Amino acid sequence: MIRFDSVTKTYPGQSRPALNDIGVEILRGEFVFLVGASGSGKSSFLRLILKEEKPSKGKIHVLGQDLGSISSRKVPYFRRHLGVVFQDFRLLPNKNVYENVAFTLRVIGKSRGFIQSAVPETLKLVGLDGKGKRMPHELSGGEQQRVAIARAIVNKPQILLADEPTGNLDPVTSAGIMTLLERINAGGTTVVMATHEAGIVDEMQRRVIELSAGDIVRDERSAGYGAALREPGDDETAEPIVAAEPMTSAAPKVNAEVMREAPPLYVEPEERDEVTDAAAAITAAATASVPITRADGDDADAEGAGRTGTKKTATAASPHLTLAERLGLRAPGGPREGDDDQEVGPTK
Ligand SMILES: Nc1ncnc2c1ncn2[C@@H]1O[C@H](COP(=O)(O)OP(=O)(O)OP(=O)(O)O)[C@@H](O)[C@H]1O
Repeated sequence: MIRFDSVTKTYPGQSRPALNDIGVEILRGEFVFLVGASGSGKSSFLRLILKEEKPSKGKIHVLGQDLGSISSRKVPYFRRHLGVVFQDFRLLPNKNVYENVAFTLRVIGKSRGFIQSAVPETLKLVGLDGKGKRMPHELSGGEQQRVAIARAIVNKPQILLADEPTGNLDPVTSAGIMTLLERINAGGTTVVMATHEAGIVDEMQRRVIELSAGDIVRDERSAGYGAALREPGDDETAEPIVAAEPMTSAAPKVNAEVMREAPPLYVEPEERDEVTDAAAAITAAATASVPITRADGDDADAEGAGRTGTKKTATAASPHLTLAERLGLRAPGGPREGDDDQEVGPTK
């Protein structure tokens, strides 16, 4: 799905390469964390996949295509298969939520009918049902990131690239975003996420590719953040994202067994679709169920805690449920007809 063959990237005017003779393959459906110190090459890695940058040496294949052979004219078509999410959301400030998500579809010439069904469905999937008319500044940080994710997945990309998607969010809101990315991945979309969040990586135990000064120094199937990357005293900090209860209560630990058991979430929605209704409800519940106490003692919902720099503490943990239970994936009556159809990230 994504293959780097001896890829070196040296930016103009730099003596040291940002990526140095990288060879790696990411398979369809994987969830991969890219970790490494600041400047180790994570964003460069993602930009190369997007063909925003060209390798100085080596070859990159994405979705079976040699990126070196895609002409500039065809790059926008290639990018339709990729969704991208950034740390700073990058929403259009003068457009409402609906228009932010519809915008790309309009640009690529999707029909009005397609847009009118795809946008509300996607907003529902990310837990923003009914918020289409809000302007970005009227949303919490977590909600803004959900809009950005909706925009990234509305055209059903096969690959979702996320560069520090939780970097501006507090731990509980981050957990809600990770639950959403997990579900998108469970629907078949390959996810590659660059992050500094040790807690998230430790909690999710997915494939970890660690970069150090442009070299891959670790590539493990199911791993944590890595001792070498932790700042001194990290383990003792007051608000570690994985510190068991807050992270666990907002986004239950997802292990391979749970993921295997979970049927694809992104079935084609119907007018009243139990699975998508449950998904939207649980998306909200994944964060909102954890009461947050503001420094001044008021309760606030978890999404409201998403604004950068807001100091909040998660309290009471909800009873432990499996991910499948929390996502409403164990619908009465077993698997639904059509569950093989994935709305996001076709793997066919
Ligand atoms: N456009 C550019 N021009 C010149 N040098 C660049 C450019 N972009 C990145 N670099 C350099 O390439 C190296 C890798 O940067 P990159 O942004 O890929 O690292 P990163 O791991 O994503 O860092 P961070 O975690 O801080 O985002 C750094 O030394 C950086 O200064």
